[in-house]
Amino acid sequence: MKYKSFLIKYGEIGVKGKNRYMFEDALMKQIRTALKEVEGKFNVSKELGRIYVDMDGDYDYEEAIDRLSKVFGIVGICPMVRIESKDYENLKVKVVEYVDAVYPYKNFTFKVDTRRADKSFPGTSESINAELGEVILNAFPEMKVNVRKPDVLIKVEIRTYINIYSVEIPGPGGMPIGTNGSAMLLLSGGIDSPVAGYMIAKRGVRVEAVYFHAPPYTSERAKRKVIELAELVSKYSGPLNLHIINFTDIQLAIYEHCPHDELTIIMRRYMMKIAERIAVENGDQALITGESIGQVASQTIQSLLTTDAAATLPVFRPLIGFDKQEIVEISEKIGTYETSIQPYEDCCTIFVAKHPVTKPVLENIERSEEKLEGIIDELMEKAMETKERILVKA
Ligand SMILES: Nc1ncnc2c1ncn2[C@@H]1O[C@H](COP(=O)(O)OP(=O)(O)OP(=O)(O)O)[C@@H](O)[C@H]1O
Repeated sequence: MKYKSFLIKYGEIGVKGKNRYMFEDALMKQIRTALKEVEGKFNVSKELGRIYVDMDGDYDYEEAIDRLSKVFGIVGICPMVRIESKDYENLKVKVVEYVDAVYPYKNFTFKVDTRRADKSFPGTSESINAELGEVILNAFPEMKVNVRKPDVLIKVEIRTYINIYSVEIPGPGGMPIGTNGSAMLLLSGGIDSPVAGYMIAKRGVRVEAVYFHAPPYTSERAKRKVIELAELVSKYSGPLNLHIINFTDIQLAIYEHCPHDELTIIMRRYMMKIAERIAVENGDQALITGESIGQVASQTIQSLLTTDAAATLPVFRPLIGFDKQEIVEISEKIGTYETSIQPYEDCCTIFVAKHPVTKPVLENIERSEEKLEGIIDELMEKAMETKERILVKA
């Protein structure tokens, strides 16, 4: 059966009271953006406590569901039939037609669950449940009622119009993008940072990303991989700006002037500083990284504190308490894993010491960085000038 409408269910948390309309409007905007990429004509509208998507003519069902199931804020997508007439006899006919069209095999148990929001409609919810149940049983005697644990719950909502639905396809949950500010993701080609970006975007934060490459030490294909990862994240976050910075000269300077066991941490601190500059230019309120405690030498608590000290914006690390396996599971779920494990070089892994410091002390690191005085400001300026911005969308 080709549905002409979807009922969109959204989470209740944080949407009570005065903020509700803002949440709903932001969600409708994200739904419209997501459906722009789908073949067909869609109309998104709302009614108290409900958002609908109506299709005008033919459309790509699979693609529409796939796009909607990635819109943060949606908890369920219910393909539904809408009846404009409030005639009770007509409703009985339509309910039977609905069951017949949606369920070719009838050997299952069911229950009708009516919500009578329009109190002018005759009867009570219970009496309508009983009558519609009977009509369905008469039409399809092989079906059985089970009020406690039905295989299928047939929902009938009597509002401005009547909605009939029984299937709920899960959405990703979270909050609509744009309801919680914006942040800058430090996106590498690894497994973790795309997952970190996804998790913060899920809270309604608009993300943009920055990638540091080091040509000729890192290749065009490594860069292509990061663009691909940004595209995959944008399936959820919506279109995002990816900034690409040439970091080679800064890395070479650090390599030449600073102790080699501190290379990674000093490099990371300069990445933070540049990421923060771009973030501030664009009005972002935080940075995001894919770090988790103890994963590698540069992610011990001391290292994370030393990295933090390079930035004044707060650094969000949504994976901080996650095991690698847990991160891998999310990356598989959101579809970034296969791309992340492609074996291309990252600038951090090229200039790496055999025995990096695991417990850096901020004063020592700052003292080492003094060796860059006189050259680093200019190198940072030059790096900023290499900035390439790509608008990425899936
Ligand atoms: N080349 C880069 N460009 C932008 N951000 C980077 C880059 N390299 C590292 N980062 C940021 O620093 C974090 C820590 O990097 P590191 O290489 O130590 O960790 P990782 O656990 O391998 O992370 P990932 O899997 O995201 O690469 C990354 O999660 C990312 O946010």
